[in-house]
Amino acid sequence: MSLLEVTDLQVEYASPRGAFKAVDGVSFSIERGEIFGLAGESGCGKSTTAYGISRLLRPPARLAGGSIVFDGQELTGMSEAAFLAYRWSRMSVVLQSAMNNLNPVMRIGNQLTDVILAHEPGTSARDALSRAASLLALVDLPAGKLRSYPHELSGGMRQRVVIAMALALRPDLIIMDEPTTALDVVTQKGIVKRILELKRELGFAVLFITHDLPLMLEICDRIGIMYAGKMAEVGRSDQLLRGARHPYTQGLLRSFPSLTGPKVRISGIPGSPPDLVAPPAGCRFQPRCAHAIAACSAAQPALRTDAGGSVACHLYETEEASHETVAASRQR
Ligand SMILES: Nc1ncnc2c1ncn2[C@@H]1O[C@H](COP(=O)(O)OP(=O)(O)OP(=O)(O)O)[C@@H](O)[C@H]1O
Repeated sequence: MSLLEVTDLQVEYASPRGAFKAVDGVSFSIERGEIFGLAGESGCGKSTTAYGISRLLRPPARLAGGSIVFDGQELTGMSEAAFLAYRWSRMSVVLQSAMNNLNPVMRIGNQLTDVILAHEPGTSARDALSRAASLLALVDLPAGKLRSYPHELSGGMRQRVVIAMALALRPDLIIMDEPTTALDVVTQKGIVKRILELKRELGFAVLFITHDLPLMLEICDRIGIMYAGKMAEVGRSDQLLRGARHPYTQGLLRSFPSLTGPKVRISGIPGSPPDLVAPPAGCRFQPRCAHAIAACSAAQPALRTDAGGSVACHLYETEEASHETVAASRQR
């Protein structure tokens, strides 16, 4: 059994132009100790998926369907009170803006001990403080920072505090949505390196969202590629690097320069994602796809799984077609 099994997740936003599904039938799973990435252009529904899983959706968003099973337990029908037992202790969240959400008038130490005491009320104040100091050490911050207020720390330090907080109750899954994006490149690298070391030490799984596809390919075990609210492809990072199958994934990969490979022209993907209030018929990527065939505007492709991963593309609906298209994509 996977740690997290998301099946046919649907999240709808109300808008003046009508309701639309920002996440429309998304399915994937995360294994224990795995780093699973979600990638795709801005607005494809990555954050909405993360918010749906961690129950952070607020109006105008609403969970419109699907199932989220965490460690064998269905979360969607669970009461808010019951879910509180999961938040922080089983599943925690680090958002891009989290470092700005620390309470500005509370010392870092008190904010960390609050998390511990709220979930483990039997803990003495002294033990909680000593655990808070160990948590800061995990993210390479000295215990002296327990007495600091958030404004006395740099952005990178504050984001480390947020990561320490997310680790406080040793969750099985940490959802990280652009955890380092607001920071400079050197600080980003340091924090990502520490997250990877901690993951190896503590064994938690990560749902990782970033726009930095090269970083994602480097650190994630598997990646789900989303397009216009749907899952286009899911595969192991090495499989996607060697031979991504969905034309959208291929386009995304061509949109980033390689630091080590030969010089190639960065071509990107012509056009832009569709209006989700009135998406195109059939495959949502079809208007931008250079390989579209008649079936693509007729019906939405289902996400099919085989040894190479999962792909939702009519080009791969027969065994034969899949071999031909993979071969063609490798030659390009
Ligand atoms: N509060 C909101 N109200 C209405 N629509 C929203 C809201 N938040 C997001 N959306 C819409 O939902 C869709 C998915 O947005 P989401 O933020 O999940 O995408 P994303 O892939 O995480 O994008 P980014 O990479 O820019 O963070 C987009 O069309 C977005 O405009």
